[in-house]
Amino acid sequence: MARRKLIAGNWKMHGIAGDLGEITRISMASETLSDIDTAICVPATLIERASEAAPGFVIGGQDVHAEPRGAFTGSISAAMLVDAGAETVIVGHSERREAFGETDAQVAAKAAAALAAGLDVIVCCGESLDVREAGNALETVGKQIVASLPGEIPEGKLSVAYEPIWAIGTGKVAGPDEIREMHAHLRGELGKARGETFANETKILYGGSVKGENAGDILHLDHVDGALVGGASLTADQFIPIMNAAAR
Ligand SMILES: O=C[C@H](O)COP(=O)(O)O
Repeated sequence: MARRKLIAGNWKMHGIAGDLGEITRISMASETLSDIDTAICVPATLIERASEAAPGFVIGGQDVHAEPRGAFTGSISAAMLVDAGAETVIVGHSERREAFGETDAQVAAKAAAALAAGLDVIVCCGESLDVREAGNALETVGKQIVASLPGEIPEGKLSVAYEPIWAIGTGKVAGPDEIREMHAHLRGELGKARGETFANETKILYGGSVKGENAGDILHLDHVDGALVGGASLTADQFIPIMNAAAR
């Protein structure tokens, strides 16, 4: 089954209004690449202005609270993201799992809230170096992703991002065999948990030091349906070559 590739940028805690020109340029490039989907997940402060700067281009958030409203200082609800112009959101990034202690169940609840508000969702998973070196990566990440999925998932609204923690922002990229093996395993686990149709329609993105120079080698591996890009999504000059590699 042919799945459209998705190249999603994650600006993490980078970007102010003066950087929106990068999104305008990325958006213009995306209009010439009709066979792939593209999105940039910006800090919450930029969602509205990024949406206005790049009409028709998908802007996303980087986290969402599971509750619709309440006394949760500093948090943002799914409806707030939609109100600001977001169409997608990342949940369960390893930086949030590690720094904020987010559990699989909390990630699943966040994903459920986002889907209920009509957002697309990118659910992240990935193993630490210790887990990889102990030979437990497949089992650990397989269990993690299944436990991080919400109950109801409308067709085509959810993607998975496999991001080995040891490859994030380090310049180290998982090898082609490691990526292929993990993505195939995750698709198998999704199939066992949610059925073949769901597994076949769900995009599985790779994340971890993806750049223009290595994107072509990663993006056309079996079961790789796109990328979640951190550092190289911050400028159009670095991000557009990754988009081009996906479209080839
Ligand atoms: O969300 C993106 C990932 O954490 C990858 O980040 P990176 O491309 O800077 O390694």
